[in-house]
Amino acid sequence: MYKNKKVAVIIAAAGSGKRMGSGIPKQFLEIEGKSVLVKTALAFSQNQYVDGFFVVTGKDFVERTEELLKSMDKFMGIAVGGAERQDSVYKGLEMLPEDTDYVLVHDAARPFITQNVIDLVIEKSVEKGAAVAAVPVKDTIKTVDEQGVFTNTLPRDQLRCIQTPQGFQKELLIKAYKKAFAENYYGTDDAVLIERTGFPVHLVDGDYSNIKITTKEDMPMECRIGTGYDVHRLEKNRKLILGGVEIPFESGLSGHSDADVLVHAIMDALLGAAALGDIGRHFPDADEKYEGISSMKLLEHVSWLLERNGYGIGNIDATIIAQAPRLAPFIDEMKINIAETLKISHNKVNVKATTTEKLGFTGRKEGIASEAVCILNKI
Ligand SMILES: Nc1ccn([C@@H]2O[C@H](COP(=O)(O)OP(=O)(O)OP(=O)(O)O)[C@@H](O)[C@H]2O)c(=O)n1
Ligand SMILES: C[C@](O)(CO)[C@H](O)COP(=O)(O)O
Repeated sequence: MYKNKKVAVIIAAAGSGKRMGSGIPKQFLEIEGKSVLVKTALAFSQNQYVDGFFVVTGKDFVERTEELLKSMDKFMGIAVGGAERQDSVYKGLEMLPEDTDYVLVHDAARPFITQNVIDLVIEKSVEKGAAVAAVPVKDTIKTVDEQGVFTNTLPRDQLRCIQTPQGFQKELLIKAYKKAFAENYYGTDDAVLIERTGFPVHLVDGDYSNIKITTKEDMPMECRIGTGYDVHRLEKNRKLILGGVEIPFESGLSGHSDADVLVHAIMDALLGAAALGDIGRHFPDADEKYEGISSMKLLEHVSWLLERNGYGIGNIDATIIAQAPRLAPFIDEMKINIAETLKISHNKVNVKATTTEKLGFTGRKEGIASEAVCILNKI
C-alpha cells in the first residue's frame, strides 16, 4: 500500500531463455545458492509498498514455480504465460484482484533489483500514472543498414536504457494492452503500449546493477574455495615422487599409488571446492587398478570431473612440508607438470616447500605432508 493505493506486481517468468542456452530457463539458474526467480520475488516480497505479487511462468514450470514460492510472503498466485512477453504479462493482468489500484511489471530475469528503485517506480507511478526505471546509455548508439554500413549516430543524451519495474495505474495499462492486441501490435516493453495511447510515461532513476540476465556473460561468476591436506610415510626402497617429478633421495613415500603427496593434497582441494568429495571416494585404495598408478593420471581424471561439472580453475597454491631433501631445484618442474595436466597456464599454480625445523614427524623425516588451497570458478 502506498498513499492508500493497493499495489500488485506481475513478475514475467515465462520465457525459455533461448539466448542463455542453459538447458533450463534462466530464471531457474542459481546465483549464490538461490534461483534467479526466488531472488527477484524476494525483492518484491520484502518491499514496503507492495501488497502482493503474481508470477507468470511457462506451462511446464508451474509446479516448480509453486514449490519455490509457496511459502514466500505476499505470493498471490501463478498464471501460465504465452508465446511473447506481452502475452505473458497480459495473463498476469487478468489475474489481478479487483481492488488493485497500481500494477508493477518486472522481468524475472532482473534479480538485482533494489528496494530503492522499486520504491521510486511506485511513488512516481502513483503520482503520474505511469513510470519506468531507466539509466543513461553509456555507449555510442548508431543505426546500421543491411550492408552493415552505419547510417546515423543517435544523440546519446536523449537515449535511455529501459529497465523494469514499470509501474502503471491498473486500468490505464489494461486499456493499453487491449489496444495493442486489437491492432496486432507487439512491443518489447509495457511502457511502449502506454506511449501509443498518448499518455505520458515518466522516467525514474534505475540502477546499472539492475541488468536483465540474457546471455551467459550476464551470470555472475561463482567463486568456490577448497583445501586439501595429505601425509605419506617415508620408507626405504620407494621412489620419491612429488608433483610428478622423481626426486633422488634415500627413501620414498609409501602408499597404494605412487604416493605423490603434493598432487593428492591438490586433488583434494579441487574436489573439495567442487563439492565432489575427496580422492578416497574417487580412487579407493582397495581398488587394484590404482596400485602403483601415477598420481598425475588421477589428476587428469579430476580435471575431467571439474570440466564436466562446469568448473574452471582460478588458482592453486600448495606447500610441501618436508625436512629433506632440498626441493627448490625441482619446484618449477612440479608446477609445470601440474599446470599442464590440468590444462591451465603455468602462473595459475604455485608450489612451495618448507621444513618444520626438525620438529614433529616431518622434522624427524618419518613422512612428508602437503597442504593445498584452490579457487574454482563456475558459471
Ligand atoms: N513469452 C515470454 C517471454 C519472456 N518472458 C519473460 O520476460 C522477461 C524478459 O524476457 P527475455 O529476457 O527475452 O527472456 P527470454 O524470453 O526467456 O529470453 P530469450 O529471448 O533469450 O529466449 C523474462 O523474465 C522472461 O521470463 C515471459 O514471461 N514470457
Ligand atoms: C522489458 C525490458 O526488460 C526492458 O528493457 C525488455 O525490453 C525485455 O525485452 P526482451 O526482448 O523480452 O528481453
